[in-house]
Amino acid sequence: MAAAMAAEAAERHLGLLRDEREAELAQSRAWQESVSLKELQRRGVCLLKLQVSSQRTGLYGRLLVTFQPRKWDSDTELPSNNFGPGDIVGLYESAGQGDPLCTGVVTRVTPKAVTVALEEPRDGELALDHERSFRLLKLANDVTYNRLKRFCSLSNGFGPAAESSIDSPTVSPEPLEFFNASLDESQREAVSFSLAQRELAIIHGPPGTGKTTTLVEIILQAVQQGLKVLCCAPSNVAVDNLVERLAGCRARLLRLGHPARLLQPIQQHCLDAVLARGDTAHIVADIRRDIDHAWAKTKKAQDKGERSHFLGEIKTLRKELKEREEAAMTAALSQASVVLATNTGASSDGPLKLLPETHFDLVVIDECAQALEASCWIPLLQAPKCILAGDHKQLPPTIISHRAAAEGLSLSLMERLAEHYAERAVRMLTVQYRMHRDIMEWASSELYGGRLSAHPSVAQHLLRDLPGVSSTEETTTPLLLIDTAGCGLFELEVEDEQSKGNPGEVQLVGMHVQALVDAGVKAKDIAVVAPYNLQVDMLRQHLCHSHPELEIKSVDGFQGREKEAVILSFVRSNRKGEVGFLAEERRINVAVTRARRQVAVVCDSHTVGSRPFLRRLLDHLSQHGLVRSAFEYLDDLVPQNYPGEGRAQHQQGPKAPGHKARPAPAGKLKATAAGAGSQKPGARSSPSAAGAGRDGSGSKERGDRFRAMLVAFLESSEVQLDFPASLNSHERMLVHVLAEEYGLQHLSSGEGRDRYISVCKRLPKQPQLPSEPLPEPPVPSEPPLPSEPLPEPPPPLPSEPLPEPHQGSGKVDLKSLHLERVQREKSRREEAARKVQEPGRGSRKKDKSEAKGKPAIESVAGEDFEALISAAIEADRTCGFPRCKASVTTLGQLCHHCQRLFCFSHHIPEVHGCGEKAKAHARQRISREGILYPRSGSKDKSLDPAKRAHLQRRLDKKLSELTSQRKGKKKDKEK
Ligand SMILES: Nc1ncnc2c1ncn2[C@@H]1O[C@H](COP(=O)(O)OP(=O)(O)OP(=O)(O)O)[C@@H](O)[C@H]1O
Ligand SMILES: [Zn+2]
Ligand SMILES: [Zn+2]
Repeated sequence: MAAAMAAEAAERHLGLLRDEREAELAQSRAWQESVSLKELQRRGVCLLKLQVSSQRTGLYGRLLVTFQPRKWDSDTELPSNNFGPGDIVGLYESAGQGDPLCTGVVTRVTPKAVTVALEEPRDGELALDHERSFRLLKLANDVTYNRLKRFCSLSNGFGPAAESSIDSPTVSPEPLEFFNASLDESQREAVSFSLAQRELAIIHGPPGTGKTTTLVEIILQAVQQGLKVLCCAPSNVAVDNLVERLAGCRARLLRLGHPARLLQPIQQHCLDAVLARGDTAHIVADIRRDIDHAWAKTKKAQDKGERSHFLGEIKTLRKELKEREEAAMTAALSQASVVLATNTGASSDGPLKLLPETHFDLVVIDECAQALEASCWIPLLQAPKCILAGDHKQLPPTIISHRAAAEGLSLSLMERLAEHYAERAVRMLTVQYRMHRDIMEWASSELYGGRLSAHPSVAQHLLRDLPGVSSTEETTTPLLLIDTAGCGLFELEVEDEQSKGNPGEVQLVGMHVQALVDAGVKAKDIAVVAPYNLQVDMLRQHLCHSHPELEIKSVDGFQGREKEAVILSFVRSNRKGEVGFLAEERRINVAVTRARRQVAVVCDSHTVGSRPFLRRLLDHLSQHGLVRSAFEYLDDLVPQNYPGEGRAQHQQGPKAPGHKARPAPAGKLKATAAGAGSQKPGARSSPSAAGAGRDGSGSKERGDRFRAMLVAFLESSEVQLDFPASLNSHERMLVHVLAEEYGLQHLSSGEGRDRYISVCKRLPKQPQLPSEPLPEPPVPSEPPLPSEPLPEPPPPLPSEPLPEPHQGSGKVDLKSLHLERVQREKSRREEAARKVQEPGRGSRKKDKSEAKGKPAIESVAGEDFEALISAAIEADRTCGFPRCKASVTTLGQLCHHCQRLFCFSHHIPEVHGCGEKAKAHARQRISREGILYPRSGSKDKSLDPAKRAHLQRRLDKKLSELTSQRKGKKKDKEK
């Protein structure tokens, strides 16, 4: 019965694996077909123009070939890439197409060279001479797939630790003597329990609770009991981590496979290193040398006969080599008390085939919650007892195929068993050694049943306690929320769920990083983490130069790590309240729990708070931490983007033409939180602010009070209202939000504790406006230009196509206001028309023919002209992105490539058409982390720079045509 079920499970898994495999293959095929080799190299999966720098014979008689960039003088480095030990690669001739010459496994990567163990180079056929040029391409990992597949079809008898014996430990738990005396109670319990269990124990280790510390103790105890332990984890990094932690102890270790880290303490335990120290090492080395000589001779061989003689010799030598090596390996394996490998590396078609089936007594799998279930079966089959460790409340294994994920391929063995057996097999570690209590509390109550506690050594630690860090508002709070709600810092509109970005949040993150660094926090102690790869790319682009040591990663890429300060950018900000990736609770858990002393969350509480789970996180942040509105940062942001202009430029264009011209430097109001009396900004004695509680209950009252103050101010003749510096952060945020609601300008001035908010009425900034407003011309339904006289064309515009972004906000007058309105009407119509006609450039021609019947040039030109003029004026104050109407007067971003101003949604070069230029600047942002962002290099569909330039030229031409035309008209009129 059980066996049948397991067989069924294996069958099902096999199907899912096939799906996953196909998705993976399709992905790499798609890359190869749609993407140029250069682009593949840029993405780190291809290395072009390599030459052989050396070759020798390695383990199993395999040919180890080292490649370096062609034309290397000893200093040429490889382009940044994602190649790592264990990767399967294809070797191609540079000129060649189609199938690879052969495949192989990467054994070593240095900045200057990559070494590959070539698989079965067809004897003699592969002439790897130094003159030829090659390329290497990462292939989907066939070996792993084939191993899993074979395993699945073999393992139909497998049931994880038969149920009956789960809760009947054989060994009565004797009091243990612990190697590590400082284990906490929950760790000791986990160790004793795991050793006592007969078949299965699960150690649930929430973030920072010393899961690895506990496993190390278990392994050492097991070794002391004389057990043979196989120790696995899904990734090379996780295996290396265990090797590193065990290396200091006395147990005999043996690391199989290709370690990801090339550190000495790890290398010395590798099979190769162990063999090199062994007795047969000399003999083996001799044989290898002989093989290499024979190879050299085959190359020089004169005729076929001589050649085949040497090839035969090589064959014999290889056979001998193999026998000697296997004998040495068997010895090394059986002498080791702990063998470590990745799950798939523990496959019985690898070195472990040399051991008898009953060799191991215990299998330990770390990071089990991140392993595919099927990959766990490989080591699990090798011993009668297993201990699984991990945290299924963090992210599960990455699955590319959605169907496979949906059908349970992403459900880990750990999660399944932990839920099934619960207390009968699971022990949870409950003391965490990482986070400040306030950071931990949220995760504990949301995901760990409120069972976590913070060890006293970390419970209260703050950034300001780090050496060299001064006490500021930023360094004394463990929790900070920078809320962009109401600030209009929306996410970029891209279809793709993988790549969402939010430029406004990029800026805010940058400012918070700067604040921390200014306070003395080292950049290397800060991580910036975002759930979306596009945002990660944008953050890197923005921050890498100024803070090279800052780590910027996706949430998924930061799992298992920690930093003193972590800044999270949640990205999502939209009217629909869509949160995408953020809905995965485990992702948010991982994100938040990376932080030791502070977690700062930059997000739009409006969008993000639409999910109860996220809402509760925001509530926790505001109840226990510091809350700021992004408005508090935004006024710092503007001057930086308006070279040569200061804060005086914050005004919007005139809204009401009837307004008095002068921004009278008249009365400044001082407000107190109580709304009465006048107080210096900077005074910290306002009783109401001091008394304001943290709870939300008072916030509505306060809101109402601020609202009343603002209304009174609006009705008064005052132009400025200062709020006292004594407002707390929440109150400051309220003021910002309310001021924005009332269309008032609001900015903070002063430093640190003396920072206060001033609110001003927005005034037309041009003192030279006509003092009598012109009667507003009615909005014509069919713009009558050019028959309707314009008193004067806006002087510099027509001759000068599009004004420089940051000159001339002074060119605005009433007429342009009118034109603007007309233009808005028109562009609405045009956009509607364009939507119908898109795609196709030919549509413009059609326009013209349709326009037939109207007084030819006049109407067309007129329409165009008005639109163009207005566009030119608008361009000054609205985003430079076609069709975007967002104002850039207060929140513009200057693109350094095209020198135009854009709104937050469009200032990214890739978005508005400067992608190529920006790319040239940003080669270095391709990560070396082995994570490939499948979409980071994708084409920007929205705008093609060439097309844009073309349109620009047309616009220029039209403008000058029309200018001369109008000049003519005007003269006619004047006659
Ligand atoms: N009993 C203990 N006493 C003091 N410090 C401890 C104890 N147990 C663990 N730590 C510390 O907590 C930190 C995390 O330990 P460890 O690496 O074992 O945790 P982990 O749970 O494996 O981490 P991760 O969350 O990355 O999986 C380490 O700095 C370790 O020194
Ligand atoms: Zn640009
Ligand atoms: Zn825009």
